[in-house]
Amino acid sequence: MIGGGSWATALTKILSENGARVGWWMRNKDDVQHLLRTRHNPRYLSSVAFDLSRVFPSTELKETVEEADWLVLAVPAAFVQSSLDKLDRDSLKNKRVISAIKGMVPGKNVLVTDYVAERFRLAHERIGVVAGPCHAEEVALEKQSYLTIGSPSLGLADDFCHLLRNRYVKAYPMEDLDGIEYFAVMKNIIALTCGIAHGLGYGDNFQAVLVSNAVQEMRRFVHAMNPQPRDLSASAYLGDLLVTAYSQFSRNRTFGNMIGRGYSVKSAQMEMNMVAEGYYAVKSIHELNKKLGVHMPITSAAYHVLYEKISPAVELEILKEKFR
Ligand SMILES: NC(=O)C1=CN([C@@H]2O[C@H](COP(=O)(O)OP(=O)(O)OC[C@H]3O[C@@H](n4cnc5c(N)ncnc54)[C@H](OP(=O)(O)O)[C@@H]3O)[C@@H](O)[C@H]2O)C=CC1
Ligand SMILES: O=C(CO)COP(=O)(O)O
Repeated sequence: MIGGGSWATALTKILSENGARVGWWMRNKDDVQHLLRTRHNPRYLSSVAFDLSRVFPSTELKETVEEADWLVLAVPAAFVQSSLDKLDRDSLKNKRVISAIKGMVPGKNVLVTDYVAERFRLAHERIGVVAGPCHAEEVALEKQSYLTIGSPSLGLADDFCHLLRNRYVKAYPMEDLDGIEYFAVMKNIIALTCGIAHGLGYGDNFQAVLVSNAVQEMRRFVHAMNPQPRDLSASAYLGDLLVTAYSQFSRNRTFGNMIGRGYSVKSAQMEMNMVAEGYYAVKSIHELNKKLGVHMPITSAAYHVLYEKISPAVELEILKEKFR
């Protein structure tokens, strides 16, 4: 497991309690020491107690990776390059890689799975993604959750589903990789915009229309990037959009809400202590769309607010005229 935040903590809980031995890399020495001393990750899902006969926290990336059959990436997308930069190009040979990241590599504007495939010369058949509506906080509370593993290799997806399934987690394989990943990137932008609207005082009536229009925007973009038939009402797509747009636990919605209430980007980021992927995703998708020219009013509005300092109230006034 690569990453020490909420999602890495939740996935380590699921996998280790199912009997897997999990080498767990995180960047912070103090957090590793705390885990080894107390069995708890001090700053994320700190109520979860780990069985240290199956969970092996470490700051040594190479050793952790060397010993693993599977590599699960769970750092925010902005840190995926720096987190993996000590690894040689061949170090993931013979491993299977799962990205639990819902973001794109900033600057490069590529999907995390494409970045990993290129950087480590891995076939996409050795790579999968974790998708579906699932907040780490609810995993800690053992609330019933559903995950989808997307991969061009249904065998790989199915094998990882087996590692995840337990009393409160159901997991299903799916063949779509790019579509799931693009959709997960975009739903963060939509949830962030829902937060902005809420922060400005818009109500549930407006949010329902925003989300409905968002589905159309996402369908247009995902189809332009990767045209193939897919049922966007599946929980890996629509479910993830809904949970992120409506949940009290959503980082993206919380961040947007602060922006709507008048916080600057910097102050909202400082107050959150967690990462809202949507902030970075807006820039990546906006830049990618310069070539595609897909009609994306919600993403454009979010870009104007977050990167061009246009007032959220003004942008939402313009946006609301575009909805039906
Ligand atoms: N949380 C959730 O419920 C879910 C999250 N995801 C996805 O999982 C991924 C990880 O997010 P999540 O676990 O929520 O993250 P969190 O917001 O919980 O934690 C942030 C993480 O980022 C690390 N970090 C912050 N700054 C840096 C830096 N400069 N360099 C390296 N690492 C840094 C933090 O490390 P440190 O503590 O040392 O600062 C911490 O591990 C995201 O792509 C997210 O979309 C997907 C599904 C559910
Ligand atoms: O992807 C998620 C839930 O499925 C997490 O979303 P947030 O990062 O907005 O909390």
